Amino acid sequence: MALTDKRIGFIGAGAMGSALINGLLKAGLVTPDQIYAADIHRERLLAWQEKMGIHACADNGEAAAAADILVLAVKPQAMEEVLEEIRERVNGDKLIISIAAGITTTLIETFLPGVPVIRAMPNTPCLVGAGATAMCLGKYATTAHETMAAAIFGAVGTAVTVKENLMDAVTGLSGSGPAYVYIMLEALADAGVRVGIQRDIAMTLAAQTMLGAAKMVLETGEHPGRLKDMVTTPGGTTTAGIYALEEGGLRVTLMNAVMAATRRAQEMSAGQK
Ligand SMILES: NC(=O)C1=CN([C@@H]2O[C@H](COP(=O)(O)OP(=O)(O)OC[C@H]3O[C@@H](n4cnc5c(N)ncnc54)[C@H](O)[C@@H]3O)[C@@H](O)[C@H]2O)C=CC1
Ligand SMILES: O=C(O)[C@@H]1CCC=N1
Repeated sequence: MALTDKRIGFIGAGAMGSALINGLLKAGLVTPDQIYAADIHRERLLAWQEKMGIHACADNGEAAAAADILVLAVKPQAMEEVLEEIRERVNGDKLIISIAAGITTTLIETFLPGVPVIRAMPNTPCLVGAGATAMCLGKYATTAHETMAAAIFGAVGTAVTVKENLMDAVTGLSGSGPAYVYIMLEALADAGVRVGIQRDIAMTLAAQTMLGAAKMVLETGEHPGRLKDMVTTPGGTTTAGIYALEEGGLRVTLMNAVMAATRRAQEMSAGQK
């Protein structure tokens, strides 16, 4: 979907806000002059304006007033203050997209009555066009709004729509997920070094192996268990490695990580800071 006539505002241009801005520009979905960003970290914002040609807004209200689509990308703890600041500048003609973990559409609608809201959970690989985003619709969001949000997140990766009661779960899985993968990657590279491979080569091989394995699942549609069996020669090396992984409880450790992050998102949704 073309967003050529839309102005996209960002409140918060930190790790995730800037990953989205950069990803959208790289994808060519919008041009820099369509982006209106506000951030209390003024110096960094001005440096962005200089480097990329986006509009650096003087405050959040200016970004809210300028934007047709306003992405809220501040920490959950700052959200109520930001909503209070922008409430007079937002009406039902705008689309609000919040990416904050644990902030419900109902909370946003309480501050912005009657305004279309989409709650999304992207992840940092949006920066390189390989993000995974799940989103849900607030009470006043229509399928036209969903199409706009899907165009934004689809331009920087894969986007799916889920029911809001699954948003904390997707936060625990794909929102936080890149961090789990980086830890696995770092460990694999360390292991490569441990068995005598130069670090840069070990990192390249480990990262490409992860990318390739993930692509195999996405592109062949095969069950990962079957793809694992294809790697595993009877009495060979892989089965020795897998035995060690199972002894170390890798599967249950990963499941515990997703469950712990989901519980934390649930606590945040329930208002615990
Ligand atoms: N980092 C990640 O992987 C993901 C983060 N998120 C969500 O994105 C949101 C932002 O997270 P990060 O980018 O990681 O945090 P961050 O701390 O890197 O960025 C937040 C930005 O908001 C700015 N800011 C703080 N208070 C502000 C205010 N009152 N008005 C305007 N700007 C303000 C900060 O200066 C900072 O640049 C959070 O709600 C988080 O739950 C969602 C998906 C993934
Ligand atoms: O750690 C966090 O709370 C955010 C939400 C998902 C990824 N980062």
